[in-house]
Amino acid sequence: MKVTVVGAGNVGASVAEYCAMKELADEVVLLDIKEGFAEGKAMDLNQCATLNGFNTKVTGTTGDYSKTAGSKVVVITSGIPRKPGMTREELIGTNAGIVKTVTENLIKHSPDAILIVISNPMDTMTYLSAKSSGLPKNRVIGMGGMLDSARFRYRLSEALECNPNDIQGVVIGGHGDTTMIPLTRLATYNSTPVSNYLSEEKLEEVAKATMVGGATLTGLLGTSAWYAPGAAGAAMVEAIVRDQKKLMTASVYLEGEYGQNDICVGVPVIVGKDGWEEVIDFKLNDDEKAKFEASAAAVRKMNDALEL
Ligand SMILES: NC(=O)c1ccc[n+]([C@@H]2O[C@H](COP(=O)([O-])OP(=O)(O)OC[C@H]3O[C@@H](n4cnc5c(N)ncnc54)[C@H](O)[C@@H]3O)[C@@H](O)[C@H]2O)c1
Ligand SMILES: O=C(O)C[C@H](O)C(=O)O
Repeated sequence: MKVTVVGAGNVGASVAEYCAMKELADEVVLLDIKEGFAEGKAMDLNQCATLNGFNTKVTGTTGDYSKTAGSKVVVITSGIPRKPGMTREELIGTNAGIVKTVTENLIKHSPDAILIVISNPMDTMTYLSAKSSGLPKNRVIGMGGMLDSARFRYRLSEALECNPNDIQGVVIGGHGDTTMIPLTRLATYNSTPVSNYLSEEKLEEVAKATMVGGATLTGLLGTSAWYAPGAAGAAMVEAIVRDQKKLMTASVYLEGEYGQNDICVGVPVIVGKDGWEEVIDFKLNDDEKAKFEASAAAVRKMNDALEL
């Protein structure tokens, strides 16, 4: 079984590394347009096989899509990342053309694949991929909410001074500095509401830090993050190839769910071998519903800039 990752940069190489380490496929194909870059990353990763004890083979290619043929899952990370001070939305001018071309090339060689879109602005790039691939809606999934939820859980664990794995918490809405919605009301510490332990002010602070999590890292790194994005991408690959039926937040094409139509935006979904299989209704309260509507409106405005 084959998994392809397009874009062998920071995020793509990280997805490939986690996929190999977890042996999620027999072969992981890395494709990039920069001459020799994917081949070099593949060689470096293959030389980890004996050190980390995995049997997945990594193949690198400069733009040869025939090597990606028959992939079960493809992960799209190609495109530019933001620099400090930029928003993700500012990347649309460059990344829309890249994501559209890449999607079309991938589908020619892997018509049965499930697409995971990571390139930013992710919700709009997922919508573009869904439209330009013509694939059934369940086979196009945007990765953002899993990363944002992981950051939310980590920030909560810092505030509670506890193990992050004891925290459950979900972020829905758009994957943008102002559009994501950390669902503080529903977050728990081993099944007990986090509001039992943290003040309103502290919870507000955690939510705000979560929302600008990507911008904070970009400020520190000079480019955007890759370890947690790579791990989140690989977790979605794993849910598909191992048919885990996991509840994950992902940007998917909505037809009435959460009151939205003709848009890809982050909602809780079950992910398994067929892609995203079902949207789960979290029964938002009025305040959360209003935030979700505002978030979807902002994503929709960005989608309007696309030439479909
Ligand atoms: N959705 C998320 O949660 C999330 C998280 C992190 C990064 N991102 C986004 O992922 C994208 C990649 O980030 P990065 O840090 O890996 O950037 P990067 O610059 O390290 O890597 C991007 C790679 O894409 C390649 N590329 C460009 N055009 C291509 C094409 N047409 N075909 C194949 N490859 C092509 C580049 O050569 C480069 O190697 C950015 O848009 C970034 O904003 C999203
Ligand atoms: O912040 C970014 O631009 C990259 C990514 O979307 C992230 O959240 O890390």
